[in-house]
Amino acid sequence: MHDDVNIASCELLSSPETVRQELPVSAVLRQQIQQWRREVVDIITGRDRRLLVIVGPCSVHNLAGALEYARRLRDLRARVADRYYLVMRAYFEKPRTTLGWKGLIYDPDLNGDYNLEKGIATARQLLLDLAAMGVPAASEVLDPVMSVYLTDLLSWAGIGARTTESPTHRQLASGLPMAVGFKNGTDGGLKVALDALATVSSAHSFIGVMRNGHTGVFRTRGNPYGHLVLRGGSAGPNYDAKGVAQARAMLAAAGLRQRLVVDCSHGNSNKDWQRQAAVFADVLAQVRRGEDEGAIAGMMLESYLKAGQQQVMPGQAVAPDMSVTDACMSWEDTAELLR
Ligand SMILES: O=C[C@H](O)[C@H](O)COP(=O)(O)O
Ligand SMILES: C=C(OP(=O)(O)O)C(=O)O
Repeated sequence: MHDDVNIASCELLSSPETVRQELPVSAVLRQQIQQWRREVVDIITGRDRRLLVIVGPCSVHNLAGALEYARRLRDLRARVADRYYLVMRAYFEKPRTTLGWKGLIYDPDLNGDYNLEKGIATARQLLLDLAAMGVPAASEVLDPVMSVYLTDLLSWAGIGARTTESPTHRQLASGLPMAVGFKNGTDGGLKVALDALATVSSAHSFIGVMRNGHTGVFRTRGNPYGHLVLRGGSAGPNYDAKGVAQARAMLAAAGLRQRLVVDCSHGNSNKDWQRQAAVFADVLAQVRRGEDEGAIAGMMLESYLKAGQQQVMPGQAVAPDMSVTDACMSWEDTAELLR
């Protein structure tokens, strides 16, 4: 059997530099994003005691829908700025448990064509639009190559439950210029995330793709702003006071940052969007009672224009305003919760 027996085809993709030149970030927006990153870091380190709220759709699948959501979020952001620091989830790569739509970058037309060239440009344009609107963006960094195309536009980055244990992602995060949240494992285990946090602050040397598309040896300085994201898991939720206290104790014993973010969705809501508000309220109550002893830096919500989730069926139209991956809470419920 020849080496490429399982490769059906391979085509050239524009380099990150080419895409960045075609969709450039202005000096003004670059400074704005750097400022947002500093503000997020201030919350993660506890200098700013407002709560970071990473809120938005499970995945972006429709540009008009995402922009409409961003417009509403921008207005809400200003209204709640004394208590909350809102950052929009702009997730373009979905780490599926098995199979399923992999996100806008992979399949922007949701039809199985996998037009990645279009997907990358669409995602980058949306991130530029969000920045221009005054909305900081958060995303999961999934494919290390993809990160070179987009991470200059992110204010917070997440490493997901399925990749927190991956050495590739840990070393990648060690070179990222923003605070990076590591989710606990899908089984609810914290150990993988604690190991990740012990790793990400160190310098690493590894192979990656440079902006010009060539491979290169990257030597990082280490990222001092790694933090834990509690997302529950198959063993049950971990957002409650007991879960937070256990996480804090483990972080303290390992000499790691105790400030953490609680994801109100995923394993913490058993993927039931209707439970997210109650999870958020519980976490907020912990903060207000001071039970967390200052450990809770923020929350994550999966929220979109309309509540629920729709299936992507070949040949069938997809609504622009409802999630195509995890079920989300509606805009109205989100706004009410945060107000
Ligand atoms: O947030 C997104 C999903 O929970 C994640 O991609 C896994 O989804 P799946 O179990 O439906 O594949
Ligand atoms: C995939 C996600 O979460 P998790 O890694 O916790 O499953 C997500 O936040 O989109």
